[in-house]
Amino acid sequence: MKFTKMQGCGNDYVYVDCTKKLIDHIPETARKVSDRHFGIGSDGLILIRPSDKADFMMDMYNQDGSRAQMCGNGIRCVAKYVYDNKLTQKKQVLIETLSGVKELDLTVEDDKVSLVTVNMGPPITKPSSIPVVSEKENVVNEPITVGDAVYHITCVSMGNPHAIVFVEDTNLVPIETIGPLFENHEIFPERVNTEFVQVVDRSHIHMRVWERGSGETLACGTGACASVIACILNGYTDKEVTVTLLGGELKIRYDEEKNIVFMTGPAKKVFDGEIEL
Ligand SMILES: N[C@H](CCC[C@H](N)C(=O)O)C(=O)O
Repeated sequence: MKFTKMQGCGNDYVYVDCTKKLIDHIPETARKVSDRHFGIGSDGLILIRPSDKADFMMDMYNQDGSRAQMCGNGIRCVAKYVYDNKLTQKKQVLIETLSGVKELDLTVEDDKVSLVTVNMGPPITKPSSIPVVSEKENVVNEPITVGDAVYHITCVSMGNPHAIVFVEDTNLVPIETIGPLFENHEIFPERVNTEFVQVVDRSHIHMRVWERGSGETLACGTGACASVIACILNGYTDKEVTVTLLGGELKIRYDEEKNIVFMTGPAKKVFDGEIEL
């Protein structure tokens, strides 16, 4: 199978052009190629497929083979892939996902995409739509017992579920221990991506993430958007925020009037390859 390895802020995936032919055994293939010792090594697998609703469709699978509705770092790389490989000449590309069609604006330098702005759509805070089990109208700064401690979470969906926890210092989070406990907590019927956020000032946060189905990654685009919405809901930041992640930086802007989140960030190709499956 031919593939292209790409990354957005260090959140790396194996990309396969399925515009002409779909691969089979997809979840098993995602697990195989993602393995950092026996496979290619990645946070998951992203298939670029045809769409009758948009220019292309992004079909995204986590490292454990689970399918996700949306991937912010991934969709920027999909846009770079289709433009750089001349599958489109458009600099405004529509990409279908399991959480709707997203509109992307491409910045091109020397005929290659370097930066992408994504209209990520509206943030969702209704518990049943996230989903999270709660009697409340929305989950903002609510207590939850995880392991032997009580944390306060704010839940936001960007098409996929996120729980945001505010911390003093992201470097001190025992993420390998508590990440899986949040991910598999009973109040999240579809599991959850958990972001740990340190507010630097009203326009800058640090974020680490334990991703559903992939563990700690160096960045999470949907998580960065969800984190900024959580900051706004808790009154910690303004509406334009730089998110510093382990793997790089994302610019997030919440347009309150349109109720839309915009994410701007890099997309990079690492290498092309071929693997015997
Ligand atoms: N693990 C996520 C999908 C990948 C999201 C992330 N890599 C991003 O950039 O948004 C989920 O299961 O919802």
